[in-house]
Amino acid sequence: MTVVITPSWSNGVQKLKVAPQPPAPIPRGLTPPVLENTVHKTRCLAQLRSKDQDLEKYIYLSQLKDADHSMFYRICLDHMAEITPLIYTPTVGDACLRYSHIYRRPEGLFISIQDKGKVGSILRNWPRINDARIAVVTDGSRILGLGDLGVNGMPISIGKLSLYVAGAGIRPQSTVPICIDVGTDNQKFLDDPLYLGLRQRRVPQEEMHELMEEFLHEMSVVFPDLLIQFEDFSTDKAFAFLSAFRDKYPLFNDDIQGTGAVVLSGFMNAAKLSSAASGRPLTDHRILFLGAGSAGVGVAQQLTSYFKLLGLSEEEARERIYLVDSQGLIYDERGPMAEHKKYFSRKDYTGEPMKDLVEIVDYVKPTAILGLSTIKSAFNKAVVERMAAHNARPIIFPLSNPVRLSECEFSEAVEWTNGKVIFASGSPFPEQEYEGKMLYPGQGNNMYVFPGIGLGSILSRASTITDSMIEAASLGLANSLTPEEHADGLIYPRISRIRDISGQIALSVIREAQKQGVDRSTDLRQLDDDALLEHIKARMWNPL
Ligand SMILES: NC(=O)C1=CN([C@@H]2O[C@H](COP(=O)(O)OP(=O)(O)OC[C@H]3O[C@@H](n4cnc5c(N)ncnc54)[C@H](OP(=O)(O)O)[C@@H]3O)[C@@H](O)[C@H]2O)C=CC1
Ligand SMILES: CC(=O)C(=O)O
Ligand SMILES: [Mg+2]
Repeated sequence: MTVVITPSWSNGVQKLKVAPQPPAPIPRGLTPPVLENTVHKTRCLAQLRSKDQDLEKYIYLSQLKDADHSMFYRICLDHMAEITPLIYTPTVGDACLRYSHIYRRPEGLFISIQDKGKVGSILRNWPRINDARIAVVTDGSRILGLGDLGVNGMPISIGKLSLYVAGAGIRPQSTVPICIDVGTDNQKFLDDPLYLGLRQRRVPQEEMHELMEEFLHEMSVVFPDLLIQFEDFSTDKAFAFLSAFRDKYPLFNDDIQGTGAVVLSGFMNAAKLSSAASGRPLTDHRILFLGAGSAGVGVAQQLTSYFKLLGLSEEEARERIYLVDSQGLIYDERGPMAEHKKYFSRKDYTGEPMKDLVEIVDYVKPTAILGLSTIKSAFNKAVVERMAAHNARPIIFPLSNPVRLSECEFSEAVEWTNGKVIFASGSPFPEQEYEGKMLYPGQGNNMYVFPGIGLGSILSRASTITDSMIEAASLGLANSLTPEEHADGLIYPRISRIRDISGQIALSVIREAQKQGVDRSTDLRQLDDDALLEHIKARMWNPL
């Protein structure tokens, strides 16, 4: 057993007692006579699987992580495909919605607007300051596609960090989940007597910005070796904070950049399959996005690299991408629009607003349709059938999370395209048998890349996270498929290989950081690729 933290409370002040690492052996007599690790793993798995509800399984796993984090991560690593949906999307979405009701114990750091002016002193309460290497920070303003969940967004930071540990071997004690509480506009939560956050509406943007400036400055003072991942900030803040702070501190936005990287990678592999079936040149793809928020625009920006890597100009790349938001196709003549939509706004369409997705598909004739809209079933039978009519193998990526907000299900896409679809979704779907052949859905989720981006950035001690480091992560992922995975028609590697994949991505990220001169562990420059990969793997934490 590895009990790391025991919270205790006195006068409303939380005190954390930190147990030594590695944990002292438990004195004889305080555990049953026979508690053997392998058998205990079987016991834990049986307890987990005996629960009917995924949220119950989530709660069980949270408690296991608290009581015996080594066993928790052993189970994660050995059963990645089974456990990931329980500690991450889709179940983490339910855990967030229910957080104030299922809450058992404190985990992570809570910074509130009431701490403005004294954020540094709050950060110094963290019990493992010297170990801290990676923080996932949310303000709960757009959790998955579930909207403003306020402080109930904390499980998303916790879940992402569990994947950093499981997926890339970041030490558990080096992770810092953070939730910034500046209120919530979710009336249901404000009315909920059990709600754990500040009972007030969100503060104005300027006040939030001032808090973020103080928070990030103090973070850099208290945690000088820390990388920050911004997570699930609503789109306006996601873009504003990334551009305001990315040159000052080592940070990246997972929804804009991580999602961009993972989708670029899957798209590169999908486009090859699609072009092989149609005979269409790789440069001839046209990509239609439903959703133009932080994720949609972030992915669209990253996908311009697909075309540029094939030798097209920036303008030629941009021409091949179309965005649709809640008002329909985005084009200049439609009128004023949010800043982040302008780059992809069409200049070549001047007619009446085009809102119907089938009509838009017939107008654009995309080879790929990507959903980041939070609109369940937006890719309905008519839309998918039109995609199949225009393409020998249509690329259909319903990327919204959690699973109940997916733009379409894998089984539907298979049926409506007669098994021709090349598919990736944000949350997992089961494989399908079609005409005697097994078809596998991809999971186009940033979970494939952020652990490796984090590991590479931490090991190289990158002072900033550049666009080319993100692109390198994407190419590292795209090139990580085995011949068997290619033969099975996959566009992403199997998640059970996440440690290998993260190692490869970390290597690509470190090399790019070195090229850009933003690495501070310059000794790694002397290692050749084999030696660097060995160095990366040797640094990965492993459960017992
Ligand atoms: N697979 C992955 O790894 C990831 C998936 N996501 C998912 O992406 C989704 C979107 O996230 P994010 O971009 O931050 O959210 P936003 O809410 O900022 O963006 C949603 C976008 O969808 C548009 N939209 C809403 N309703 C409709 C409609 N009826 N028809 C067409 N478009 C519509 C909105 O239009 P308007 O601008 O007009 O309001 C907006 O552009 C979430 O479900 C999230 O879970 C996010 C990150 C990673
Ligand atoms: C996966 C993720 O980051 C999201 O849905 O927001
Ligand atoms: Mg996210």
